[in-house]
Amino acid sequence: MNHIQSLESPANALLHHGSHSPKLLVSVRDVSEIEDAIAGGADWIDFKEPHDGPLGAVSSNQACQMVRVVDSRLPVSAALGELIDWQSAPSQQLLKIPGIDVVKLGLAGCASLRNWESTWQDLYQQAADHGKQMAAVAYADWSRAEAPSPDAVLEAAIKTGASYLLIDTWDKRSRSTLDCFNPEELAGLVKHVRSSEIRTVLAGNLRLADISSAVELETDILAVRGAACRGDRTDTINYQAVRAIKRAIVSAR
Ligand SMILES: O=C[C@H](O)COP(=O)(O)O
Repeated sequence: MNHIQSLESPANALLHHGSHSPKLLVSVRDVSEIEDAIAGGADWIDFKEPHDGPLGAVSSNQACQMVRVVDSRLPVSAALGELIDWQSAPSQQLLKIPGIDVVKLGLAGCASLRNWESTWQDLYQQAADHGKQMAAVAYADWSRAEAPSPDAVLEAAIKTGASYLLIDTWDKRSRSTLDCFNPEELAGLVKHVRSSEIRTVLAGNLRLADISSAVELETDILAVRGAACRGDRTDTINYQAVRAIKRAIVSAR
């Protein structure tokens, strides 16, 4: 276990209860969506602007308000965008906001960059300096995203000591993560992550009908945005949609 994982944090406390049922993370874009997500059964709140790509960041003003509304009831993570944009990204401000426990940054466009690993490690250090845990992001459609392969991201996550590995889709228009892998391949990846003492977060266009297959993979967290909305992922979070997903998780145990 790395030093960041060993810290007592709301995120760690949530996952230390010995249950095999994955926790439900719901991505919200502003304060107006938080109560619906929590009332529907979210175990974890994620800050993300769905209009700005798969890992679009909310503004720091929004994030401060959102942290106040969550008010330590649940662990909080925040999307910070993509590593290739990091040097000039306004989302750097989110690292300074107390109440955000975990941050995640995508690696789209990094496959051909020689130094992505060292830049990513610098970011990891910055996050750790601000008391945040880091989620490495493996894109299920990595070739389309021109991102490093999930195996390469996992290797970097192990070396760096990342606390979580999020498996997500870069292209939100079509395939789910479950469509991007063959089932054995995905199960093998999840097993490898788990054996590396990194927590797994499974996301990527997961629909209600995907939940029972997703639960079988025994990840720590299932993460959704689109399936928790009234319409598509840019629409608003809907309490009933969140509740249906939560029920599907519980009944799939
Ligand atoms: O962190 C996970 C994402 O918010 C999942 O978004 P999605 O369900 O729209 O693919």
